[in-house]
Amino acid sequence: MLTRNRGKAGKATVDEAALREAVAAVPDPEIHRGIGELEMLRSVTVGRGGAVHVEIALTTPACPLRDRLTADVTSAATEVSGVSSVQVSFTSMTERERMELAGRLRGNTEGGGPANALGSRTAVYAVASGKGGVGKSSVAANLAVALAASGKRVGLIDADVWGYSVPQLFGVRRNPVALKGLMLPVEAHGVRLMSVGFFVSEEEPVVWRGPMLHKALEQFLSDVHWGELDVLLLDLPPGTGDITLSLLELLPQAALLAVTTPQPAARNVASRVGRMAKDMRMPVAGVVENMSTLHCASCGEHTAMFGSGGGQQLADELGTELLAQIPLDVALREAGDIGVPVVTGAPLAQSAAAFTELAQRLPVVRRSIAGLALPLSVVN
Ligand SMILES: Nc1ncnc2c1ncn2[C@@H]1O[C@H](COP(=O)(O)OP(=O)(O)OP(=O)(O)O)[C@@H](O)[C@H]1O
Repeated sequence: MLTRNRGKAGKATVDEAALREAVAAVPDPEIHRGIGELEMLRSVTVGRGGAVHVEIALTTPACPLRDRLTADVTSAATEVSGVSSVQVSFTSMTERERMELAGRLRGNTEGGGPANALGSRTAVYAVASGKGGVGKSSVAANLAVALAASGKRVGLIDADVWGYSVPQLFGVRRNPVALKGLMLPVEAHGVRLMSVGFFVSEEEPVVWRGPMLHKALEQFLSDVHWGELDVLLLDLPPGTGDITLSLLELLPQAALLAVTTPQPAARNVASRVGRMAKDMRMPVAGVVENMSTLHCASCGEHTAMFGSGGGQQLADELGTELLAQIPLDVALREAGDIGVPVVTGAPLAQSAAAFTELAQRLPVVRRSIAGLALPLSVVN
């Protein structure tokens, strides 16, 4: 309920400095800093009877997050005593302002280089599988959502350049906002996302060749304003191809999270990924076994559709833990099809519970990057 200050004449009075402060602190949903600090707040005026008008300059006129900003600003302003109503209007930043903002945001990443931009406290996990179709992207997406739901600031790079699926899994159908060469990740279900899929139409095959892809992925690290992240997940392409290797070179602090099905054949292929990690001196965070068993809700029986034991065997081989066994679950498949991760769309589903547990068990594995050459240049 609102409490209101009453002046001598019995009229509500609004502390304008407090109001401005409250509105200025509202974070831009994509940049995660206060709109005051970002110089997006044009004006805050108080009219008769505590009617407030706020004008905000957006980074781009077609800003997809107007509604969220309107709701957040309205809620922050209404908390201030004496405010009776809030009207929010928008204008756009000038080219010069956009340029200055991009410059300030770049200046805020320590050193500007890709690996440095992530900050030393960011835990980086490369989600990898030996072969396609084992559910690596579903695991990466739902683990990201579960980590975000536990209060962590999470980014997800869809580096599966030919088989990108993050836009579909998160139901995102828009391009990221670009600010003079600096892209803002798209936020969905609490996770900051970047995917090659945001830049190509679904019908278009991705025909980029190695060096271009390497460049694109390098840009996902250096030219994306990730802000502060606790965790960054990388959905790698299946196998151990050049892209995987060069990406891991870009992120020397990444730990491997290997995904396999219980099938012996899948485990054999997945162990190649383990060998790659060893060759690259990558730490291993653990193994996730996906499509473990199918549970029949009416008879209670568990069927091992793809056999059993593959996850544990792989974990033993890599000298690591089997962190989770995600069941075969129709709810997970359906969630992927409608673009709402199962962890948010059907939190009571068995697979959702398994992902939440995985997020809790995920160990922080760090490799010291001291003494390792970062193969990247500083971006001006
Ligand atoms: N545990 C599960 N239960 C039911 N369906 C699943 C499960 N895991 C994944 N799937 C489904 O299997 C298909 C493949 O999953 P996904 O795209 O995540 O695999 P992937 O390993 O990333 O494949 P690729 O490497 O080819 O991109 C999807 O349709 C997904 O919905």
